[in-house]
Amino acid sequence: MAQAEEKREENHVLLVAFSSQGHINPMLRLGKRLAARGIHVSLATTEIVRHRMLKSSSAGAADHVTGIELLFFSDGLSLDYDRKTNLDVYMDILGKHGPSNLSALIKEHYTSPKKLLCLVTNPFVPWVSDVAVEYNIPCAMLWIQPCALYAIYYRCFNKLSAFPTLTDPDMVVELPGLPSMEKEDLPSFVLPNNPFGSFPKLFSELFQGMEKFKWVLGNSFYELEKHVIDSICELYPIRPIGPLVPPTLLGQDQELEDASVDMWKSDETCIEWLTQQPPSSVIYVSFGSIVVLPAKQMEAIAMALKNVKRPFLWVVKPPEFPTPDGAGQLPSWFLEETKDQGQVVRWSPQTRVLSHPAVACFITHCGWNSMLETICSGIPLIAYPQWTDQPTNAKLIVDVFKIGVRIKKEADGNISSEVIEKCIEEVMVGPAAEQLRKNAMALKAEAQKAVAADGSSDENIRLFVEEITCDSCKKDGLPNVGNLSHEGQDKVSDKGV
Ligand SMILES: O=c1ccn([C@@H]2O[C@H](COP(=O)(O)OP(=O)(O)O)[C@@H](O)[C@H]2O)c(=O)[nH]1
Ligand SMILES: O=C(/C=C/c1ccccc1)O[C@@H]1O[C@H](CO)[C@@H](O)[C@H](O)[C@H]1O
Repeated sequence: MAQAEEKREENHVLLVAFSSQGHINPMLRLGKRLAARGIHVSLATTEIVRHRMLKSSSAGAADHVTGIELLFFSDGLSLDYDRKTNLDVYMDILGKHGPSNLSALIKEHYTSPKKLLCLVTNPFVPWVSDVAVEYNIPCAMLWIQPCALYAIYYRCFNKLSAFPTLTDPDMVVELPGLPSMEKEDLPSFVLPNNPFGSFPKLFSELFQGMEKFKWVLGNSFYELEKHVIDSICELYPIRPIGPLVPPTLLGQDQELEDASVDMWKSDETCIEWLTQQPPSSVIYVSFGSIVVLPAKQMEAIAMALKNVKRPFLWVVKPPEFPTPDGAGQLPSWFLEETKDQGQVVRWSPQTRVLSHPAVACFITHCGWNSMLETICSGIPLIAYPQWTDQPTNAKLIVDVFKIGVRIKKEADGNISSEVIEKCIEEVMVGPAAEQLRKNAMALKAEAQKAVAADGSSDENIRLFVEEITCDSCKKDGLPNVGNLSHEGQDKVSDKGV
């Protein structure tokens, strides 16, 4: 036991993630890249994750993911509490109980916590940096959305730029390194009508106290977001180290195992079905793990899929708790009327679906993990964003990455099936569609280059490992330098911001 503990503390990094699959998996993949450079890695998250992992698989334990040890602490709520519907209460209780429960976990598992090289946290659990201070351990943040979102929030919550207000809700926002943004392009948490008070509070504290983080790493790559990454480098730099997606999507060794957790059991039969479809023919539709679409919007999508008469694969994840009037459910006529045209599953093996040659395009809510997986698969997107970062991600897809189109809402906030049908034709037929596919393939190649040996992301990981393991850096404290793998940020390291 004493020997195991000694090993755990030697060259060890502890990752701490919020409980959602889209937050844990990029952290685990970062862990895998650190482990490949000789670092011992554990990941701590809340008990609800262990519960979901055990429910989704036949395995009797949830203690390791490809060499990364998993540790769990309580968020202060019972396992059957509906966290999604009571978001503000959840974030509040997590913020109150998380720090002491994580601190107790560290005490229990590490005899000398001070020896930990670093704690790495993500944005929804920013209080991890206070636990790091308690134990005198350096702290890094893995930013799990586009670097654009990091720059927007940094400027908004430090009041460096003007954003919409109740008196001027329609103002256009102009920020360095980004296109002009209207209110429908901005993250929902910065808008005056955002109903979730916990997030502006959390982000204000986070972005006004960034000095607690010695490093900010980003799940993105320099070549994808260079203008906005350069634009923030003199304020508080972010070092892109992604895309943190399965190795198979990055053209890496097919034998390399992915580091990820599955909170829902995926239906593998859709892969057999895809294999029977013509190349580049299938419309893949999914809105991720959290979004539940109102019945009217489900109806519009169903009608559009039926009318375009193309094969489709639609993920309809049953809501975990009861929803109002048919939200998240298929219209009653749909399965019968499209039975020879497509498949509906409750949860798909998404990364295998996106890289399948039969898939032509993806109608998506624009969660950042889904977007990165699509970029790495080289296919175009149809954006239907809902909340948080998704509207801005949609703006990036259309106006910056130029790999897709966006479903425009009607004045009453609904969508029409005709508009969806038009979007499908736009990404599948004609010269504009061909250009989108070309752009998507070019970004896929850039993503592979970034993570390959000596690529921009690989170099940033190397630098991070060098800095967390370097004794004199630990003692003297590190300057917060940006991405040193390209010229734009060299001046930052000279100044030692
Ligand atoms: O049927 C599905 C739908 C989604 N995902 C995975 O769930 C994650 C969703 O993360 P994202 O950030 O896109 O959205 P969120 O679900 O967090 O809103 C991605 O890694 C997807 O590959 C999946 O495996 N199967
Ligand atoms: O994964 C989430 C979690 C949101 C959540 C769930 C329950 C209670 C509070 C919050 O959000 C997704 O994260 C992705 C990465 O940050 C992001 O790109 C997606 O848009 C979010 O849906």
